[in-house]
Amino acid sequence: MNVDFLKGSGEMKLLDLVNKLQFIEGNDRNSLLNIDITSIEMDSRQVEQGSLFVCVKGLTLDGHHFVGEAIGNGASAIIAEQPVEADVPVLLVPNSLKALATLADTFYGNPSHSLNVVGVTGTNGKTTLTYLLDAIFRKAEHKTALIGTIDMKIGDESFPVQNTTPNAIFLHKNLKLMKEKGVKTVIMEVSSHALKQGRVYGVDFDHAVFTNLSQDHLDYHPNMEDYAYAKSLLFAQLGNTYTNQKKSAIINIDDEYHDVMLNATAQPVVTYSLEKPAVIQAHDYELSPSGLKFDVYTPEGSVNITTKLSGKFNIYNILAAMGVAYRYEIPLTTIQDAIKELQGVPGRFELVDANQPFSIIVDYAHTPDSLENVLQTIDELKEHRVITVVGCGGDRDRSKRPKMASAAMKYSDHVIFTSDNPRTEDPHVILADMTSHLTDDDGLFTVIESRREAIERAIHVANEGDIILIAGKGHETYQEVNGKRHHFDDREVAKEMILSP
Ligand SMILES: CC(=O)N[C@H]1[C@@H](OP(=O)(O)OP(=O)(O)OC[C@H]2O[C@@H](n3ccc(=O)[nH]c3=O)[C@H](O)[C@@H]2O)O[C@H](CO)[C@@H](O)[C@@H]1O[C@H](C)C(=O)N[C@@H](C)C(=O)N[C@H](CCC(=O)O)C(=O)O
Ligand SMILES: Nc1ncnc2c1ncn2[C@@H]1O[C@H](COP(=O)(O)OP(=O)(O)OP(=O)(O)O)[C@@H](O)[C@H]1O
Ligand SMILES: N[C@H](CCC[C@H](N)C(=O)O)C(=O)O
Ligand SMILES: [Mg+2]
Repeated sequence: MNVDFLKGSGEMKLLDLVNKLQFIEGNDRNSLLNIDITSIEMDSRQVEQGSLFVCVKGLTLDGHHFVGEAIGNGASAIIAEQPVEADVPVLLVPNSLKALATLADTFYGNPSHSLNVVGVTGTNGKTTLTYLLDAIFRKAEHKTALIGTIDMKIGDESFPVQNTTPNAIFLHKNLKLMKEKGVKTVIMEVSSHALKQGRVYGVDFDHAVFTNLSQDHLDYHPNMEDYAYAKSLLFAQLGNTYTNQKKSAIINIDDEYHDVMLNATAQPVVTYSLEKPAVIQAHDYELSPSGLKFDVYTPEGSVNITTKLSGKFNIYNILAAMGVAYRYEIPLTTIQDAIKELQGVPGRFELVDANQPFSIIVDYAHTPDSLENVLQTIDELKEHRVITVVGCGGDRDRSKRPKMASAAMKYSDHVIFTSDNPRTEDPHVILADMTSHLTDDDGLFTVIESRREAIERAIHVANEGDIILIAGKGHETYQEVNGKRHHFDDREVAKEMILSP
């Protein structure tokens, strides 16, 4: 992986850098005057001569234990939450994750203040919505950048990402790069993990979008309330800004958690809905194998939308995109054309075509709600049988496993349960969590641990006209087993199995 683009930029005096921080105690400020800082790091392994090392207490490790290594690698100063032994200045702060974000923002020159930044949060639909917004903004001739699950894009260049929402150092460094490259609008997915870990603290969002909330990540969040609260931090953050641009929260009022987001913000709200009166409201939708058609009423007039995206849930993603575009005063015809021309989103309802007599759909549904949604869509379109291949990721919310299995069983004629990314878990345990509540009365299912063999079996049993759904991994090009990522791409495997069975 080429990581040159991650390297630091410029230098700053420590005192100028830490001026915005609230210290508990530490060195006298004057003693910091002449220390040059060349980069900010939260990982001792990335520290170089002149770095400022910020100790972060993580979920598995504690950065405070790596101070020695950081100094060995050249750290000039340390930011910590508790006293550490060091022969360089140590500054104690109440919350080092927040301090890290403030420092990164300052070090990189507050890039978000002079960019349009749109943050998208919610359980499902974030990546899809960022692609829709990218298409609309490009049509309106904004140079865009995307940060999300699939990759980071700056204009047409793509960069690899480790997380859906990156840590604060990566984020502010790249916002600066985006600014230098002439980007006008940045569209980013904001995960609940990121919000809870302060990864986006200090980002000056112009607009924040809420898609929906349903069960996921209950390994990380103790309950749905905590999960919703984490999402609401994006809306609370909308007010803490430095610029006078008009801000807004774009909120799906059909979702039962919409109030949590509404109540968190002091900014104007643009509501969208398919069921209730709203600022952006859809009517009269038609689903067909080639996509969707519906009307949308907006304060600028009504418009007919045609899209290749399938499924009722994509109406919501489009309404959300229209809510943002409305705030940027993008003409309705531009929005309409951009949505019509968007070919699809990688790994989301993506068709695999190798001239086979049945359909294969690869989709990233990895929550009970998204799986149910995608299967309902297939159910509305199907004439023949539906065969679903699905697994659940390891080291993730255990309680969603039986629910995903039940959703698969409810809408499929045959389900093949298999592995997703087992990570550090035993795949057989994950499969047992998924299937132990099922009986033969629930329908036809098979358990095949190897994902390749499961896809092979689905193709083997499919008849002309059937639909195979391969769910859970979408665009992913790897399978993670015991901390190692092996190349694996559902789309490639399915094609291979058809072309050379
Ligand atoms: C569970 C989780 O969110 N973990 C994130 C967290 O890491 P962590 O708290 O586990 O870190 P740690 O390993 O305990 O280390 C603590 C500190 O010690 C430092 N350290 C560690 C080792 C060393 O030798 N030296 C050193 O300095 C580390 O750099 C870190 O600062 O902070 C890291 C930096 O921001 C993240 O990269 C990491 O994401 C991991 C890879 C992850 O898998 N996260 C997933 C769950 C996640 O965040 N997903 C969401 C999307 C979910 C969705 O799509 O719905 C996302 O935004 O990606
Ligand atoms: N608005 C929606 N409501 C419910 N399900 C959706 C919606 N949009 C997409 N989906 C389903 O969820 C899956 C994931 O969609 P997408 O990647 O856009 O969501 P995401 O929020 O980015 O997910 P992640 O949290 O993993 O980044 C899709 O493949 C589709 O099955
Ligand atoms: N961003 C999500 C993606 C899950 C995708 C699925 N393939 C899995 O591995 O569970 C997560 O890290 O929980
Ligand atoms: Mg995503």
